[in-house]
Amino acid sequence: MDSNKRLKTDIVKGGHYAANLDAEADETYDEQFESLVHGMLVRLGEDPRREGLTRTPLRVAKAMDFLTSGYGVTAEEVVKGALFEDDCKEMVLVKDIEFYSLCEHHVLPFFGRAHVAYLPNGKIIGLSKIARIVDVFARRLQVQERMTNQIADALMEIMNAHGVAVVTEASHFCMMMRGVQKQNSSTITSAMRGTFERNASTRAEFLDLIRR
Ligand SMILES: Nc1nc2c(ncn2[C@@H]2O[C@H](COP(=O)(O)OP(=O)(O)OP(=O)(O)O)[C@@H](O)[C@H]2O)c(=O)[nH]1
Ligand SMILES: [Zn+2]
Repeated sequence: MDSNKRLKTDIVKGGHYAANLDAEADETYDEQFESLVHGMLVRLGEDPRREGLTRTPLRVAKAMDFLTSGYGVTAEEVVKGALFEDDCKEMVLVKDIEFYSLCEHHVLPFFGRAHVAYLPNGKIIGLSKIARIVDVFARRLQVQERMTNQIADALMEIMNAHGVAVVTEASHFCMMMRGVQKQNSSTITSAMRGTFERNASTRAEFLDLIRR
């Protein structure tokens, strides 16, 4: 559907898609999705015709499209051409990249920060592209471990880097709002590739930098 494509394109560009879509608020966005949300509202005992809920199926369809927009794009596509030849040999680290994802078990948010480092091998990458790669994999139904690994593998492949290190720290709503109901736990997962995997002092330098 055209509106779907436009939404995904705007999201990929980090654009303010909401303004665009609000102009179309009275139109159907995704009939099938909206009908599922309508059914869910009925199942919850709600009246989908009451004022506050009439546009809710439309809003949920749009929100879910945004939150899963990572399916519509690859890491290579968001990097585009932002790779630059450079003989820098030292570690490049972008830390505290906030992300929001959805756990695949309960479709509830998990969110936190990602720290991503690489050891260049003849080229460097536009720094914002590292954050965009994080979003490509966060905006899907995920488990934190897989998301962390996917970010590391994508960067390793795109850059042919000597090494990549990714650490993510997250809180999971499915452990907070429901289930075990633990409000203060956080989960840390890591993925070490190349030199970061082989060399303890390189790994230690990375871990020290992200702790500061
Ligand atoms: N490893 C991993 N587990 C996750 C992640 N997100 C949610 N989970 C867990 O997925 C598990 C699903 O377990 P189930 O026993 O099938 O589901 P459940 O009955 O809803 O489990 P509870 O959350 O313990 O109530 C839970 O232990 C969640 O905490 C994640 O990113 N990584
Ligand atoms: Zn969950």
